[in-house]
Amino acid sequence: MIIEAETATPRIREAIACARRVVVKAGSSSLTTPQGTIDADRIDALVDVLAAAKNAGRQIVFVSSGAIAAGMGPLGLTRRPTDLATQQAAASVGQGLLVARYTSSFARYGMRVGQVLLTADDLMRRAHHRNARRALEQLLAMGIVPIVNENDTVATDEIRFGDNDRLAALVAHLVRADALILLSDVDALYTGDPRHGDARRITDVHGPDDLADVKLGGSGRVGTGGMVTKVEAARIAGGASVPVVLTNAASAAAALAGEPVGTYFHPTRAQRPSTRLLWLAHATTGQGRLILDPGAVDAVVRRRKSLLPAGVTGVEGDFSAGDPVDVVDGEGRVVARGLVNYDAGEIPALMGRSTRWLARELGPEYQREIIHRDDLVILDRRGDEGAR
Ligand SMILES: Nc1ncnc2c1ncn2[C@@H]1O[C@H](COP(=O)(O)OP(=O)(O)O)[C@@H](O)[C@H]1O
Ligand SMILES: N[C@@H](CCC(=O)OP(=O)(O)O)C(=O)O
Repeated sequence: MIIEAETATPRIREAIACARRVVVKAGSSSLTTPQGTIDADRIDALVDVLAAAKNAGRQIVFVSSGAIAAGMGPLGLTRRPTDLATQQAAASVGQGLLVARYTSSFARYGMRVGQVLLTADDLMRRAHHRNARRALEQLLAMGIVPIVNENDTVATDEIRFGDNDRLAALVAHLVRADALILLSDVDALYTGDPRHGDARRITDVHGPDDLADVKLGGSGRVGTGGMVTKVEAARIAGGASVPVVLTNAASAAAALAGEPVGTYFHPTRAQRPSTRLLWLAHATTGQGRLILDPGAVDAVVRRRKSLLPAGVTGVEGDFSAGDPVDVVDGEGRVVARGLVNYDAGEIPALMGRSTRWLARELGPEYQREIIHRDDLVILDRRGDEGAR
């Protein structure tokens, strides 16, 4: 980690300056007023920057939060709703207003926008994310600026991103972006929440260990997730070899030019991981848990074997075949996540049995593994996808 020093010589960030395809994400606080209306001036200022980047030959995917915040004023709400139904209603009203505003703001430059609303499910299921990628690629090929948000009006509490930071990181991976710019109301990551006392700007982050002593606080009045979800997003993107800059909207042009503003999260991996495993690790939540004996943990985690019924000692949750489930050790630590081949109700009868015994007693269809190795992602202590 590098903390701002007055003597340091600032250098242009080549990877950002040369990035051709860039995902830019702006938080609610950068786009709306505290009264719960759209901040037209700030939107125009940001669109000025994005349009200039596009005119310079770059492709921009814009992930815009603010639907819920922009719906507050029109619905007479004085604070961000906390219940799902009112959030859905506010998002429904606010999203339409936001996109109308982007449409007219980009029209000043003769540019068109296309609304793309994604659910976590769209990013979780393989066929769906291929579909989302195709739509985004086609919009970019046609010179249209995709305006992406979570589809809050149909999102449920169980399966929802809630913040757009992780969504933006997954979209960056989805479209194979060269860079991700996260714009917030704070100009950088600091050693602690700058609203509370003395904190210093962090200019560079090289990996999760750099952040061990950083205090990540909660969000502002209209945002969600605070710094925690931004750092998480940077970790996901970095693990997918996408460099990230975190700064405020006023510094968007400088950030896109590669100037040393905000905080630069260096990619932690040179190559992109398989899309399937990245999604399994970061875009899914386990719908249940399988508890393993120590031999099975070793086979799955160290020897990268499929999970067989013989090593399973317990099952929790109500899931169906094909769902993502967490794989935990005897102490309850999540060591992997995978797509399970059986319904939860079938597993107790299989636990502890050899596949040969199961095939003989129950039929050949019971010879299959509980989770095939190709459908398993190993998670390390920090919840990172392990190297495979
Ligand atoms: N270590 C930190 N460094 C910078 N900002 C922090 C830190 N911890 C907490 N914050 C707070 O996080 C807020 C940004 O999060 P959030 O309100 O969710 O933004 P957005 O709406 O842009 O997504 C900032 O206003 C800042 O006060
Ligand atoms: N999808 C939601 C995003 C929620 C939110 O507040 O996100 P953010 O401001 O990025 O922390 C919306 O448009 O209101």
